[in-house]
Amino acid sequence: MHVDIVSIFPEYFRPLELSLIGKARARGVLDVHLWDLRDFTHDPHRTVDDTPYGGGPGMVMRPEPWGETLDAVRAEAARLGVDAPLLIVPTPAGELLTQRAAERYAAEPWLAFACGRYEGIDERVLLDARRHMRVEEVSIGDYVLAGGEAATLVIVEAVARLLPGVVGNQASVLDDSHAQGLLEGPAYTKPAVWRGLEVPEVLLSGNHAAIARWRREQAIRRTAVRRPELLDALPPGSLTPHEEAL
Ligand SMILES: CN1CCC[C@H](Cn2ccc3ccc(-c4n[nH]c(N)c4C#N)cc32)C1
Repeated sequence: MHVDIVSIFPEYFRPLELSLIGKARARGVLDVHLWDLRDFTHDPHRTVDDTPYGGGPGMVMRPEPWGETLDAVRAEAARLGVDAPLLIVPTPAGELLTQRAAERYAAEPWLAFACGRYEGIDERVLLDARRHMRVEEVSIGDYVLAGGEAATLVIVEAVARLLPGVVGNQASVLDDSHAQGLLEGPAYTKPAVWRGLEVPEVLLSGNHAAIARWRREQAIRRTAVRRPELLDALPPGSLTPHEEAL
């Protein structure tokens, strides 16, 4: 997978050189290209923002640098044989990111991210981009960040870990929270007793069927308490009558 990230803070993405994503890049599973929006300005101050039409607080990102940068991104994709990269635009006004969306993005050969700052990007940038690319406005949660970079890091990580060979144990990806529509339950490791706290006995029993049953029940109970709406969203018949009663 090829990922293009446009930002005025390319150094924000140094974390993508670390850990599992850094290893995936080193192995060629993932290719990340950072684009500095200021490289596509033409004034001495490399200006990327201006005052909002209609007044109001803050500044809005100018359309011209964005248009030129996204043209360059698209040209690079075309040169490498990708006719329509998916442009993901993090915004608090976007559709909420879900594991299903991350799985859909993981199937794309090419993703581009537009990281806004200030009060956001001139709307015409997205309108123009939709003429040439698929564009999705995505939010990572109902809180306000200072820009799109942190959200892009979150989305890239959620997607990259789904790529084959990125996470050592692919089975753990399948059992993730949300992968099965449930929150994951508690996890334990040695020692069996720590500060007087014991590991649940079933986990030490070696009875794999009982362990699997216990883990699923823990996941259902935790989901029912913390995110009951996820249980309501499960496909009919997902829970046995016993599990429904938990
Ligand atoms: C006061 N203003 C309100 C509009 C947004 C301004 C900051 N900003 C500029 C670009 C930008 C991109 C994403 C996000 C963001 N915030 N929360 C999320 N879940 C996001 C996501 N994805 C925030 C952003 C601050």
